Amino acid sequence: MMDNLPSTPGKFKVDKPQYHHHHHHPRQLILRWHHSPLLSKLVVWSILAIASLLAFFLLSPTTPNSSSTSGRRSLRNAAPWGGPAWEKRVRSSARVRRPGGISVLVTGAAGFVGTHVSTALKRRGDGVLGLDNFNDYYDPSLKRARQALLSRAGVFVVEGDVNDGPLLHKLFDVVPFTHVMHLAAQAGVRYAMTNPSSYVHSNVAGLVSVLEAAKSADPQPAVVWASSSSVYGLNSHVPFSEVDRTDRPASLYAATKKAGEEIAHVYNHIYGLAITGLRFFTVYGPWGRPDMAYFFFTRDILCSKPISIFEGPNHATVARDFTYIDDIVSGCLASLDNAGKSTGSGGKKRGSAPLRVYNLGNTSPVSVSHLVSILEQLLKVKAVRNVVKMPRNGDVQFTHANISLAQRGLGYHPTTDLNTGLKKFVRWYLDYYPTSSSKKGSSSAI
Ligand SMILES: O=C(O)[C@H]1O[C@H](OP(=O)(O)OP(=O)(O)OC[C@H]2O[C@@H](n3ccc(=O)[nH]c3=O)[C@H](O)[C@@H]2O)[C@H](O)[C@@H](O)[C@H]1O
Repeated sequence: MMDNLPSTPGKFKVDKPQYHHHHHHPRQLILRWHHSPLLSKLVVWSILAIASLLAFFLLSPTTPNSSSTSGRRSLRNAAPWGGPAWEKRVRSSARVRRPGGISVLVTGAAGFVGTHVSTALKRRGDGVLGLDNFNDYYDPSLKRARQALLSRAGVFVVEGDVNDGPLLHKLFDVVPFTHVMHLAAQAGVRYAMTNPSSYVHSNVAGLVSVLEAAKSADPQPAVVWASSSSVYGLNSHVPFSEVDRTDRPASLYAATKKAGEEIAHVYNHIYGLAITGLRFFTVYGPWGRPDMAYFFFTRDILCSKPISIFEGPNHATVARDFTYIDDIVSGCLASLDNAGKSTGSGGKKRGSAPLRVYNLGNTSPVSVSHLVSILEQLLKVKAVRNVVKMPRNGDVQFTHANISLAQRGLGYHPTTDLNTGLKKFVRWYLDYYPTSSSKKGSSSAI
């Protein structure tokens, strides 16, 4: 199955922008040289040579920020953007409909967290514009279903890649966003060993692309973005606090998120961008990601497929500080509301701006084996358990968030325990995949 995944999954490159640059027509240049035919011929040939070279590089599928895979895709699947009707949809979606409201560009809007955050913002009257490349890291039909949900809520999702600089600049031209909620990323800890370059492309290059657009925008927005609990890596000081070491990542995924935190420092320092990084702790819930354990355990338990439960050395328990999506959404909205102001404009810094990192966890780790027991109860099906040694592919043995900084700075108070949250997830799952409980052996639903 992994073989079908592109090297940079679904990085749909969008058509070249449809706005026009005003270049001098070559004839204007040639006319100046009309008295010297040899010189004018030379000039014509050089211009033609330069133009064809330029055309080659601009149209080549291997231009920077795209892979050959995404380049090939772009010719087939490119979603056109631009034009008056498109701009109108963008403006309308981003329009603030409450006094004092904010206007937010949400990247990864058709993703799990992106969908929930976007609808929550829209519900309270903020302007929201989504951006998503609908890549096929996991079933894109789930992303399309989330997009339909967003559309009903009045959120327009532009189909495009965060690495598409011209598209980002166009969006900032059309809408003076007050905030960017940057959630687009290559997620998943273990998949980083299968497809390392997709992590660099989305989590490093993609983040830089978003920050470049944000720093150039006038007014500059404040940026809130998704880091990860995985940055704590081999840290053994519990619960994990923002002051703990994060220089020993255990996966390339974690390393790219940590790199993102350093990159955030640069853009804050040079350009005065207000930036908040959120270290999410294993977020779960309705409309979740099928690549996460609680999700595929549910699918596999329902069709009596054996599941692997990891254990550490000497049968040590593997545990996660599972955090329910609604609590994460509250933390995201509070982060936007407390993001502070960027001080620069048009790429110039005018003063210092806030740079923050917060843990958003639940503060009560639960073992994977207990997670499975809860699922068994809720699904009324016994799991076929295989306890296996945790493979060395990036996982850490446990996570546990200290959330006192977020409590103080954001008023963040998670309220959902794993039992309550999984109940809501299972209810959604059975509703979304209605045949899954009756159709034995069918894993094709996902
Ligand atoms: O907090 C984060 O920042 C990250 O959270 C999430 O990573 P993880 O905490 O690793 O979640 P997830 O894969 O669901 O595994 C859960 C547990 O099941 C164990 N696990 C997993 C697979 C399996 O077959 N068996 C098993 O025991 C496994 O060892 C683990 O203990 C996001 O996916 C990631 O994108 C990132 O955002």
